[in-house]
Amino acid sequence: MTQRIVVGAALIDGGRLLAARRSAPAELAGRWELPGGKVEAGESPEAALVRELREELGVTAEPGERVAGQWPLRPPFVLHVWTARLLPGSAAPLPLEDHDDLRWLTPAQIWDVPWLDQDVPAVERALAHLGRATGDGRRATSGGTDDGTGPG
Ligand SMILES: Nc1nc2c([nH]c(=O)n2[C@H]2C[C@H](O)[C@@H](COP(=O)(O)OP(=O)(O)OP(=O)(O)O)O2)c(=O)[nH]1
Repeated sequence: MTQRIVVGAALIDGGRLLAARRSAPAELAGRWELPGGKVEAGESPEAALVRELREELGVTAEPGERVAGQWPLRPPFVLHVWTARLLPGSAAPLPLEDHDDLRWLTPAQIWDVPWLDQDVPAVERALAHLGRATGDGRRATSGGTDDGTGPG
């Protein structure tokens, strides 16, 4: 069977990772995941990531680096993860679709939510990017009056 890629975003802002609680389907509802979704035919994973984040969270984001690895989901799906960041001027994320709660988690809080089992190894890998993306927890880029805490 041909694998189909589900892209997950390790959306990082101010040294925190965004976790999203699924509202459907019933067997996944209440568990936490990386926002994202299925890559459509003819679409790049990065484009799918940007599209899904816009649809699900109402944000304008850009993909960063691929988080090494791939994690099997219900066949034929396989999870690939990219870091992502909010572009300046983006709205703060809202649970518009597929989710009923969002949380920005510091590294110390990362295991405070019940992630989907299949996401745990991906989140472990994404954690390594948290410090890297934002240095000491402030934005790597200078943002004028931006105090580095970002939305949320
Ligand atoms: N987005 C996302 N989906 C995940 C993760 N872990 C995991 O098992 N999944 C599963 C849930 C779904 O069965 C599938 C992704 O489907 P989705 O419902 O998010 O994708 P989509 O927005 O493209 O959905 P649709 O067009 O089929 O309605 O992968 C994860 O971290 N992020």
